[in-house]
Amino acid sequence: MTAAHPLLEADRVLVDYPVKGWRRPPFRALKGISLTVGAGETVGLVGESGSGKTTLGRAILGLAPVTGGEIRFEGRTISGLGKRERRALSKDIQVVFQDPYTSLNPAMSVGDILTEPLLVDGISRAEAERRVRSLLDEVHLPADAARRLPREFSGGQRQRVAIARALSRDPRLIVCDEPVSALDLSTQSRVLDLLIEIQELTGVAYLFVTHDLSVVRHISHRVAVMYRGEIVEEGDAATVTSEPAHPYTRRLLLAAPVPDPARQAGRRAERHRFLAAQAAPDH
Ligand SMILES: Nc1ncnc2c1ncn2[C@@H]1O[C@H](COP(=O)(O)OP(=O)(O)OP(=O)(O)O)[C@@H](O)[C@H]1O
Repeated sequence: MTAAHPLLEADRVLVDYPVKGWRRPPFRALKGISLTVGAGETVGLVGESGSGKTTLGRAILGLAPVTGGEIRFEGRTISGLGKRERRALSKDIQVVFQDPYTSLNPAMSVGDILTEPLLVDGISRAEAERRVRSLLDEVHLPADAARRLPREFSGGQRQRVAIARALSRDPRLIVCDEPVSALDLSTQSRVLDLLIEIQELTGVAYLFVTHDLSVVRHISHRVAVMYRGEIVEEGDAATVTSEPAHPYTRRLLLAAPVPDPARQAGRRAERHRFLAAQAAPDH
């Protein structure tokens, strides 16, 4: 059975930021965005700086003011939730930020960083420690990483810790906000491959925010292109990134490096098979 609702639906979402100054009108950062993310799917959100990508991610996380339209998760409206309901939702919707240097508490060991959300859920310490070992294994970090502090790791390793933390409560959706932009190119592709591997294992969905079309092409099933607070083009990742319809997407594409097409085609075919399997009838 295909799910009755997409995992996530943004429905004509408006976000207005207040502007300081007497009688100055608010700044409309999102101008009626509609977008869906299915279970197990990766939707790349691409656009230049200031187009509103982060604002949409933040609106989904309840961190930006949704002033019109609504956001639904599994059919339930989640824009405008109170603090307590939002906290409960954080089990299902997690985030990985751009900067692995500031997103982890420098005073806490990696083990504590990963254990904390589990203890909040009421899981016993022994069970949480078992879960931490399996999370470290999932992100290909050694078990002794649990005893070390974030500063003892490279940028790529820290981002693996941030991914493990996001995964710790088995979320259905992770908002990835430029998670590889601070990393060098070879580390970027290893972290992207890790995210793909995790999705294949767990069926988690990603809303993947980036300004980089080559990154989005590597990881996404579908791509939405944002320009000045609107989605100007949306479709299958292969089509949008190789035959863009909108002049703005063509401009973005011209600025992106060309990847290995054979590898990309293989990856895409593999991922579409996975999605088709996800949509197969339940028993
Ligand atoms: N808290 C805020 N208050 C007022 N304006 C904001 C706020 N956050 C973002 N904006 C404005 O909203 C617009 C969209 O910003 P946003 O950060 O969502 O864009 P982006 O596409 O993610 O850009 P970047 O890639 O640089 O992060 C920009 O014009 C920005 O200046």
